[in-house]
Amino acid sequence: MTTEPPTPTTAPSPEQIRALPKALLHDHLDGGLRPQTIIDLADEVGYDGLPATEESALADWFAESADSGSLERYLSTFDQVLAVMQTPEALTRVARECVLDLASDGVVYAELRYAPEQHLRGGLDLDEVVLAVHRGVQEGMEEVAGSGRRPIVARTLLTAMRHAARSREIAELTVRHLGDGVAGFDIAGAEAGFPPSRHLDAFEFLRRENAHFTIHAGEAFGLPSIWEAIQWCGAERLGHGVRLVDDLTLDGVPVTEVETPYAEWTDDMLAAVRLGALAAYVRDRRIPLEMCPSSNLQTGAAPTIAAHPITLLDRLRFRVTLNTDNRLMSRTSMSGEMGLLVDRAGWELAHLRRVTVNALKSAFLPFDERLAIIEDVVKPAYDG
Ligand SMILES: O=c1[nH]cnc2c1ncn2[C@H]1C[C@H](O)[C@@H](CO)O1
Ligand SMILES: [Zn+2]
Repeated sequence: MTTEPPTPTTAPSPEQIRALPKALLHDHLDGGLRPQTIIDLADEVGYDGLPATEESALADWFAESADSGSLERYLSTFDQVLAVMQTPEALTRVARECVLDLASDGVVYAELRYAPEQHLRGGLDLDEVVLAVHRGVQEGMEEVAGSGRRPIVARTLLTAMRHAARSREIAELTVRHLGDGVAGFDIAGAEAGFPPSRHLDAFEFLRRENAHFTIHAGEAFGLPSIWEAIQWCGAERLGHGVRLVDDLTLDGVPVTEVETPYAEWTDDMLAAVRLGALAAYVRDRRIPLEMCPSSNLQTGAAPTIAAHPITLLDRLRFRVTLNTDNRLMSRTSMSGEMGLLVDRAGWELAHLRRVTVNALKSAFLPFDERLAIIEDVVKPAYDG
C-alpha cells in the first residue's frame, strides 16, 4: 500500500481563520441568541423561568444542558429561548444581532432558519413573525454594510416542526414570502418516529412552486430517514446527513469501526471504500450535506471531532458544507468549527476553502449572486 505524501503544514492560525470569508447554510435563529439578550428579553416580557439570570451562568446552562447525548434532551433547551421570542420587537432584535454576530465572525453568506409556528404565543400570526424577522435581518445587513466592513448577505429558511402538522401551511408561508428575504423551507425537530414522508404534501407543493427546501435527516436516525428525505420528498440538501457513513465500508468493515483516524487514511484506503447505493446516489448527484460537528457531538450523532464523518466524507469528495447549527447550545461559531477541524482532524486551508465554495454552490440564492460571492469574495481571500 502506498501512503499519502506528508501534507504541507498549512494549518491556519485562529486569527487567520477568523478573517476568512465563510458561508453558513445551517444556523438556527433560535439557537444563536446572545445570553444577555435572553436575559434582557425575559425581563421585558416578565418571564421568570430562566435557569440563570447572569450572563455567563446562563451560557453555561445552555451548553451543559445541550451536552446530553440525546437529540430530544438537546432540543428541550429551546423552551427557554422560545419563551422570550414571542413579540415582533424580540424577533427583530434577535435577527439583527444574529446577522451582526455572524458578520463579526467573517460570515459573508448565511441562511438562518427558524420555525414561525413556534412564535405565535404572543398573538402574532405567521406572516407577522416572518416580517418581524425580516426587518431584523435587513437592519443587520445594512448596519454591517454601513460600517464599511465586508458585507454579509443573509436569507432565512422557514422550518416546520416534524412532530407537528403545519408543514403545508409553512410551505405556503414560504412561497408567499420568497420576496421578503425567505430563501427556502426546512423541517426540524425530533427525528425518530417522525419520518419526513409525513410531510409529503408540503414538499410536493414546494416543488410545484419551484421553491427550495432542505430536510434535517440522518442525525438521530439513520439511512431510512435520509433515503425518504431524498427519494420520497425530493430534498435538495440534507440537514446533517452524518449517518450516511452507515452506508460506507472498507474491506467489508463499516468505516466507523476502522481505528485509523480519517485524517490519516491513505489514498489506497480511500480508494477501497465501498459506497452503498444511497451514498453513491448522494455523492453522484452532488447533494449537499449541511454538517455540524459540535452539535453532533452533543446529541451523540458522532463520537469525537477526530472521528467525525465530515473528514472522511470530505476526503471522498461528497459535497460537504460546514455549519454551526446552534451557536448558543454548542457554544460555537463558524471560526470555532473551523478551528476544531484544524486542531483535531488535520484540516488545512484547502479544506476550509472547499467547504466554503461548496456551501455557496449549494446556497438557495440565485446562481449569479452565488457566483459573485465565490469569485469576488471567497477566492481572492483564500487564494491571495
Ligand atoms: O440539530 C437539530 N435537529 C433537529 N431539530 C433542531 C436542531 N437544532 C434545532 N432544531 C429545532 C429546534 C428549534 O426550535 C427549531 C427551529 O429552529 O429547530
Ligand atoms: Zn439543525
